[in-house]
Amino acid sequence: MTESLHLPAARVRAAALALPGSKSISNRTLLLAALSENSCEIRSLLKSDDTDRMLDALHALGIKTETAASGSLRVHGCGGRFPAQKADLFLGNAGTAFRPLTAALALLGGDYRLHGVPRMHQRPIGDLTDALRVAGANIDFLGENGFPPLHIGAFADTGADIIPVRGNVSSQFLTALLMALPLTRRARTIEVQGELISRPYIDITLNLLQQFGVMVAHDDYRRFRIPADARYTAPAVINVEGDASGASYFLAAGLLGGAAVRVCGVGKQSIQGDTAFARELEKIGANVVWGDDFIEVSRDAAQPVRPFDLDANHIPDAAMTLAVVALATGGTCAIRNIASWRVKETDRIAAMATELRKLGAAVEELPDAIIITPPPRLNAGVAIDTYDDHRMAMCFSLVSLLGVPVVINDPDCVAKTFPDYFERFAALTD
Ligand SMILES: O=C(O)C1=C[C@@H](OP(=O)(O)O)[C@@H](O)[C@H](O)C1
Ligand SMILES: C=C(OP(=O)(O)O)C(=O)O
Repeated sequence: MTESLHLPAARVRAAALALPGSKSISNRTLLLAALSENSCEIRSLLKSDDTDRMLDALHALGIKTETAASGSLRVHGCGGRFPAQKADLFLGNAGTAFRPLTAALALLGGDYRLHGVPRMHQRPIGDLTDALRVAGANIDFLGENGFPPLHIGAFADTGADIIPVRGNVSSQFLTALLMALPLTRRARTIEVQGELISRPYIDITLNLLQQFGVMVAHDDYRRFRIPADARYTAPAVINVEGDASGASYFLAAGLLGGAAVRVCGVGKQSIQGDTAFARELEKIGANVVWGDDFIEVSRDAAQPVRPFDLDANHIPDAAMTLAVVALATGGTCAIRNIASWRVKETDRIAAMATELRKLGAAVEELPDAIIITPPPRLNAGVAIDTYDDHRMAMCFSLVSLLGVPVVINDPDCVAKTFPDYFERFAALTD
């Protein structure tokens, strides 16, 4: 275990890098492939803690997989019925494993215990379990009401046609219902109550459902119609796009570091909302080139990085990168409509404010926003705490491109979604 990583002040050398697979697409694909009637070859799957938790869970549920010499993974689907009726599943801090597996297992029924790391037990899930109970799920909280760990028992279909779900805490609850309700084989309507946050993640879900043969129509993201007798049929081969959230650190390096950076594996055809991060960089001074399978960012030396005031609800993960980019703008920057930051790997608004202040920034913390004014000169050699949050570690690495060295404590936390992040970052700089 590395306790801390010292990053010297550095500049970027022009570079192209191949991104690891998208976490969001990898974990959705793994679950849908496991639930399919047939088998499927998954290429460019992310290998990280979050995907390992999903894979371990699927194996414990009786799903068989094989790794091919090419590195791709073949998943043998179970036709919508997991072989194991009883299992104890440790899901780490992977929201994209915990929420969809809770929904799928609750609607299939069995005897399952789902738990995670202590932080996962502080991340809410009550809006999802409320919705699942309307359909007939039997779920008991084993700790605090509305939070993991939980126990899932037999499913007793209530026949409810309408399943209401709140969408203002996490879009993953709606994603989980969209992936799991087809397993009950009935036509149903999911009705989103109130605001729906992080909406582009729903587009990823709908896209993958379609690739696995289930078409879900919706009325402007309010009502989603699950067809009767839906069955998942996997494509023979599915290719996972590069991770657009992981790309944000390198694209920001292209803006800040003095040379063009190209990320390969995502481009203008991407289904990931976090590619919109590149458009935000463009608004504040970046030159962006969009290819079918790459995005490249650079900045003219004479072009300053402009301050911004952004509603970042559509890019909650990549917006953390903008909080560090704010230090290069010389003006006050606001990132708004990000209340969900408070219930992720850590309270990201509080953590971000604390660490930016260590660097000398003036930071105002609001319940759902962060306002950042950079200092005239950044404090050098500051040790950044990362709160077991991969994104805290990755975005603060960018401070080393702003003319000062920085120390990243517990850099290994990047294993959640990007295990070799710091090797890749080092390869990019002089
Ligand atoms: O569905 C997904 O793959 C995700 C949805 C987002 O969560 P919220 O919907 O909780 O904002 C995002 O932050 C997370 O990293 C991945
Ligand atoms: C919020 C995140 O993860 P999770 O999928 O666990 O919600 C994230 O990766 O930034």
